[in-house]
Amino acid sequence: MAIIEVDGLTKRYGGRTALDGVSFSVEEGEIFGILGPNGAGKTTAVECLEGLRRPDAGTVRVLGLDPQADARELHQRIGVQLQRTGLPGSIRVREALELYTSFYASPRDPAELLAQWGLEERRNTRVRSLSGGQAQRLYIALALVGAPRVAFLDELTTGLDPQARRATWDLIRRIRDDGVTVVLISHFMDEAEELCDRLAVFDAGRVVATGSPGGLIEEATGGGGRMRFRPAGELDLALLAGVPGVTDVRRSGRHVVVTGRGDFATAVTSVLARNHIVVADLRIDQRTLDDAYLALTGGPSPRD
Ligand SMILES: Nc1ncnc2c1ncn2[C@@H]1O[C@H](COP(=O)(O)OP(=O)(O)OP(=O)(O)O)[C@@H](O)[C@H]1O
Repeated sequence: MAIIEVDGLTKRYGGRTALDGVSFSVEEGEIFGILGPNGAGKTTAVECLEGLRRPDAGTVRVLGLDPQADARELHQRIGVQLQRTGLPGSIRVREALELYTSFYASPRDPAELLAQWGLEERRNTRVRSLSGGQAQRLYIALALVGAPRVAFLDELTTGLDPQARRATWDLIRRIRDDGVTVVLISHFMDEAEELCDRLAVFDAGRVVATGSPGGLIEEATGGGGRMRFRPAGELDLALLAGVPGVTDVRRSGRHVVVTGRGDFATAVTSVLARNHIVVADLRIDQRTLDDAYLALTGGPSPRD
């Protein structure tokens, strides 16, 4: 069931068109990514969903509600992640959570959120003294205080080290597993590929593609990739040329390089195994969301 429906959404700032007839839908229970280069309209679109901006044209429904006409009801049912600068640095973790509970008719218990998000030991710490990862967990916890059915999370892992990023990904999956639909704005292709069930790629105020990461990779690049290995004994290249999905086979010194589409690598591996050909130095470079993004927007991914 679609929990968010956007149809023909258009938004102008003066003479500048920020969104030009954007349509997409988000299914209940998924992690939905909104991707695109700077200025593509991602924030504007999410602000229209949150009821913070009034569309010039088109319709938006979140949980069946009109974010403009039903703003009060909607705000009780969605969670919006605060930007880093949104809290005074002197407020303590527990106080911030308690303050947020006052915004909702049926809030969650702050003590339970502290425990769930590993912030119990930091309950009396001032926000300004939290580490990047702890602050991130607090911002997520604050977005969940109202027990929302949809959570909007923006640029979650910017500035976090690789370990904290991975920990944050696990937390986002936990939110989804608890039954909350997650809308995630991200600049990171690896993050979107890893986390999102589906995503929409924005470019210059339009949606240029929607689908699962795997589906978009397949659609935009043909999928597949390249595998390179060194056969231990004799290998007749004709054996691999006929494997489904393989588009090219060639030698490169002592190595063999196979290019293909879709799941060609699995097919090649099983042909090699069936013919008892042992390989060394095996390397497989699959196409990634980065490649799809490049093909869709005509530019490198934003953080390259
Ligand atoms: N308040 C505003 N007034 C005028 N123009 C705006 C305003 N907010 C955004 N814009 C313009 O609208 C376009 C879309 O901006 P938006 O912030 O939605 O893009 P974005 O994809 O979120 O970008 P970023 O990744 O940089 O956050 C941009 O050209 C931007 O300059």
